Amino acid sequence: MDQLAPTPFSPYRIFSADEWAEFRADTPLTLGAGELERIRSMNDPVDLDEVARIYLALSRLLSAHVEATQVLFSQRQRFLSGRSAGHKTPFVIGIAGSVAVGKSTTARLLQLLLQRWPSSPKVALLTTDGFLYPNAVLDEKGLMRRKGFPESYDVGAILRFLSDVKAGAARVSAPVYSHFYYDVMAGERVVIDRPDILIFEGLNVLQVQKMPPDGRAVPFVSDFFDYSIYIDAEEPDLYRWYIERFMRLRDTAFKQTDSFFHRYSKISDAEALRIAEDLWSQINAVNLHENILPTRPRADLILKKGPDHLIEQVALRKL
Ligand SMILES: Nc1ncnc2c1ncn2[C@@H]1O[C@H](COP(=O)(O)OP(=O)(O)O)[C@@H](O)[C@H]1O
Ligand SMILES: CC(C)(COP(=O)(O)O)[C@@H](O)C(=O)NCCC(=O)O
Repeated sequence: MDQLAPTPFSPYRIFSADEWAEFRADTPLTLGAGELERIRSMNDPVDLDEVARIYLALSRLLSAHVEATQVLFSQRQRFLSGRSAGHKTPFVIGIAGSVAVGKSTTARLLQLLLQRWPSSPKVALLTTDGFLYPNAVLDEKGLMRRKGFPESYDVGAILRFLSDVKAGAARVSAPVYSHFYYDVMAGERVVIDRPDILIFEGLNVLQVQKMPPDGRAVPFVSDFFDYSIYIDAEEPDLYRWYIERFMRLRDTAFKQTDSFFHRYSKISDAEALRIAEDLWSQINAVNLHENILPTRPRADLILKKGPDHLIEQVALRKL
């Protein structure tokens, strides 16, 4: 797809990055270069200018949604129990987009910015890859080359997790995935303990489940979201970012002997390139077309990146 194009019936209002930057208003830039450096993924050039241009306005918008939801919650509590009681439920933000689009950096950046707002000091972040089936299960089901496709996730476990979090439960735990080991970490769990905001990031978060043959309604992961963001980029850019990252990982993570991809640090550049191209074109690009891009119109906000990874356009849902 080219630039996000406004059409007469589009549910989105589209802003250039400069137009969008004006919504920052008086939101101060309190993030330091060191902090940004720590959360930036390899190959993602996000800098403080980009934070000021795009992310401060976004954190202001999200914080307004959080505050409005909190007011609504306490009003509703008064109706339900005659007094203000019960646990405030976390505001859940879903972040979707292709492999290698930079979801992790955006999610970590929003976490840092949102926790500076007085209404949301506690912001938790979780990625959906923990809910992938372990390699042993994927292998048994013949799904090792379908990692990231809907059938490779335990969607029931995602729904149970989000339902507990949204019900205001304390200490809800989730499994953990390691890109380094390319597998779910047996016995490792991360605990989410009643945050003000939960950022839930993964390529599958806006996907809908197939209706069972008996016509029963099935819940979607996004039923638990208060706000959703899709990070978008042109496919040739995604491809290039994926390949560049893979080639750089050969000089870093893959060099360690216990990395799942260690063998790829020892082969020739040409052979490594062939493998990265295969992973992209046979798995990630197919998943992008079949299962990720079709969910873009479900997002409340779309961040469209240009070839340099910087955001060029913002589409905000108006209806
Ligand atoms: N094989 C790998 N080894 C180590 N880290 C990786 C590997 N593949 C991806 N990563 C890191 O994992 C994170 C998630 O990557 P990915 O799932 O492609 O999503 P995104 O690029 O949208 O954040 C990124 O920070 C990336 O740098
Ligand atoms: C684990 C992933 C499905 C990504 O999930 P994400 O964190 O982007 O939601 C992906 O990184 C992956 O492993 N894809 C399979 C092909 C490959 O090795 O790139």
